[in-house]
Amino acid sequence: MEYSIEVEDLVKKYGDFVALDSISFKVPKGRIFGLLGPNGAGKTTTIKILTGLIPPTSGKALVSGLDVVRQPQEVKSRIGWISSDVILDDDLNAWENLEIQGKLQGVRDWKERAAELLKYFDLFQYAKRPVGKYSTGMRKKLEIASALLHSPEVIFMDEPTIGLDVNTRSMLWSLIRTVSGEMGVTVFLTTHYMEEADSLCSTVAIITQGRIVAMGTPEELKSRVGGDVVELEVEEGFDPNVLKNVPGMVSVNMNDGKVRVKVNSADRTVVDLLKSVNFSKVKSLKIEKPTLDTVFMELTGKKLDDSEVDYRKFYMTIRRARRG
Ligand SMILES: Nc1ncnc2c1ncn2[C@@H]1O[C@H](COP(=O)(O)OP(=O)(O)OP(=O)(O)O)[C@@H](O)[C@H]1O
Repeated sequence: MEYSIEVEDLVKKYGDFVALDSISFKVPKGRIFGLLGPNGAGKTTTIKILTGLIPPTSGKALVSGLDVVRQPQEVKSRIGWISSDVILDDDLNAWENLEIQGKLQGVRDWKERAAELLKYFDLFQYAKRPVGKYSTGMRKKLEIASALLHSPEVIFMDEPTIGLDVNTRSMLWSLIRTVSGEMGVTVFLTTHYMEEADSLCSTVAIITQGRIVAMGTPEELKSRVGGDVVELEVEEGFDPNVLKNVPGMVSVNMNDGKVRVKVNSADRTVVDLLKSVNFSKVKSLKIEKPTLDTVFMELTGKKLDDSEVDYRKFYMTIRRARRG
């Protein structure tokens, strides 16, 4: 398999503080890889090393087959980077912003490429409008177009949907899928959002305190925490013991008129389960599948929720969007 990113035993220390503690992973070409973790986990540090902005303390990192320490300029020419630090000039229009980007990146045919991307992202008709007058969704599209101008092999996105409303977020998700699926660009993104990692990424690495504690497809990660739960709301007099011999059963607990049955796979077990109970005593049935939230909880003992969103970054994004 061909890999766009190969990281081996990467360590980053800031003084005595270990921000990255020997992380390793590989990202196959054309896939979407997500680094999921709370504030301070080491996500931005990883992106900064992979984009050649800061050196690692030790370990190896190749991007597009190039060593990020020995060939940082070549790496920069092969990658695009979208983060809250990358700023579009609000006083300029889309075309002028792309011209600057094209010249900075030394893209000779920038005009053709810019026109192609503006059309692709439905911005062509707004190309002469100052970017300060764009909606948040339009800005996001232009940021992606700008990062793709020099046809990079890999695009890095540091928390790309932070602070976005639900519609803009889902628009951006479908753009990210397009960038990977139709354009064949490898996407490396960091996120706080479980649903984002779950819905977009072919591989997710869960990072906390500088360590990768789990990695796999979202499905693999979810299946690690053990099966589904079938919850039955039952009438008085229901005997939970009748469930104990159902194939695929892991455990049965009854509390407050609710029986929680943990099974390997609800899809396979639910019919057998229903056959073994007295229907007249069952009021309702609910199936719960594990989520990446469950995985994070099991691995770290903590909940990764929105309260951990970095509001510094969030407000920076909002200020930028409002400027002009
Ligand atoms: N230049 C620096 N000097 C000292 N410590 C740093 C520096 N940059 C980052 N750190 C620390 O390293 C750890 C990892 O930071 P990093 O920014 O990589 O985390 P993150 O997962 O991206 O979190 P966030 O979502 O808050 O950006 C944090 O504890 C942070 O305080």
